[in-house]
Amino acid sequence: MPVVDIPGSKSITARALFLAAAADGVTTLVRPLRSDDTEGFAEGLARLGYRVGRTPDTWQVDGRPQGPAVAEADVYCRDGATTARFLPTLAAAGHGTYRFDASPQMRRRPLLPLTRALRDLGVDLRHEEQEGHHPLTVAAAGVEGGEVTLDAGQSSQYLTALLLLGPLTRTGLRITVTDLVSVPYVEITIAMMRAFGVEVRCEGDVFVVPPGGYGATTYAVEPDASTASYFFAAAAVTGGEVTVPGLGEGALQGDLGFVDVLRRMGAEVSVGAESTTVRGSGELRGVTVNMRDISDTMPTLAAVAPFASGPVRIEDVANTRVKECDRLEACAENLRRLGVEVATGPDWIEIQPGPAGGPVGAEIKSYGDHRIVMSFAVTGLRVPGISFDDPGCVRKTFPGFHEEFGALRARL
Ligand SMILES: O=C(O)C1=C[C@@H](OP(=O)(O)O)[C@@H](O)[C@H](O)C1
Ligand SMILES: C=C(OP(=O)(O)O)C(=O)O
Repeated sequence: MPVVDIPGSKSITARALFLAAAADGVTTLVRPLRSDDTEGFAEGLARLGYRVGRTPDTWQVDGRPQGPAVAEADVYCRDGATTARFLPTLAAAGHGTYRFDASPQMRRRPLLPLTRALRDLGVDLRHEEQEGHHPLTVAAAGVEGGEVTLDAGQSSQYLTALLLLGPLTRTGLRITVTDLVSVPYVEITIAMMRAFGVEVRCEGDVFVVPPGGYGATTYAVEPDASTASYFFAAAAVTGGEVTVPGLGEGALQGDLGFVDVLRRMGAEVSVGAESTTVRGSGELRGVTVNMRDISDTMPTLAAVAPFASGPVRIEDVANTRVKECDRLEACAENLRRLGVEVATGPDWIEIQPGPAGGPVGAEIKSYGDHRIVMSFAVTGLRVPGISFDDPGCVRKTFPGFHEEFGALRARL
């Protein structure tokens, strides 16, 4: 029975780094994710003058409630949207001039609703080239706080950034949200703020964050539930069994809910106190599923859909078009390369069962998107001849993916 150790959660590591940097005292992160996104986040903090000490299994951050230690900095956020959206928000609470740039892929991704909200709170934030995109400069002079309205219908990360900022303002924040996707990520933020001593109050669409700052702590990072989806899916399509320790009933991450989709399709799933196990039953049924809450696992489901006995329709995932690539079209194009019939709409994708004789091997176009590669690696468990134009882009969240997945394949 393969037991797979999944690396730490990207989302939890990014939040823990922000909270640790903002807290009063020294925070220790236990088993943080070591990948391009989180190393980019840590490097960004170092550029802003925070001390980040790293050993393979623990990272230590000296918190600075007063903000960055340097008056000027140039920060490169790589491909990471958490870095590119959370760090300018952290910097806004300090005093100095901070410039943030990002990779071409991340430069294309939006952040205008967050920019607008920060400006409404009095932050002097300028985009250098295109309004609502990197590069940008924050001329920071602390944030007073107050009321602000936010549209987080494109990304919950805008709301997370403002929630994290709240305790660093002088009077706290009252955030009214007009639309919101990826709600479980906001729940992760609120739970982690609590671990650093701050209680957010939710009154319907209004989030109330008190001032007063964060306290340092020791924080253990859960395994990444989105990454685990490839390993659970592997069990479902091969009829094998995979257990992931560290992700059980109390897990913070909504993406663990992907196993419920596999269960609906026919896999046997057991979520225990400390671990989750998926066993393929030899049967996969078609399904219609709303993935608004767990859209990072949309490509995982799309990539296993051709093995289902009926159509798989995934709905309410418009914002997957503004991720590392347009994921709806990237999934559709790659499925068509395998001979699978697919249709897409503004916020949905529908995939027909594989062609008679099964999908055919082809080169997968990665679009520099780690999730496209990891998802179609699952398809490759049953379809010979699948290759990738850019296998290395998995470094964003899981540099060792191909080795680990290869090892699992041999054991299934
Ligand atoms: O807050 C976070 O850590 C994340 C939120 C989600 O983004 P959206 O809110 O943009 O859907 C998710 O897709 C991303 O991988 C990580
Ligand atoms: C969308 C993703 O990443 P981010 O938005 O954090 O760059 C992802 O990891 O699938």
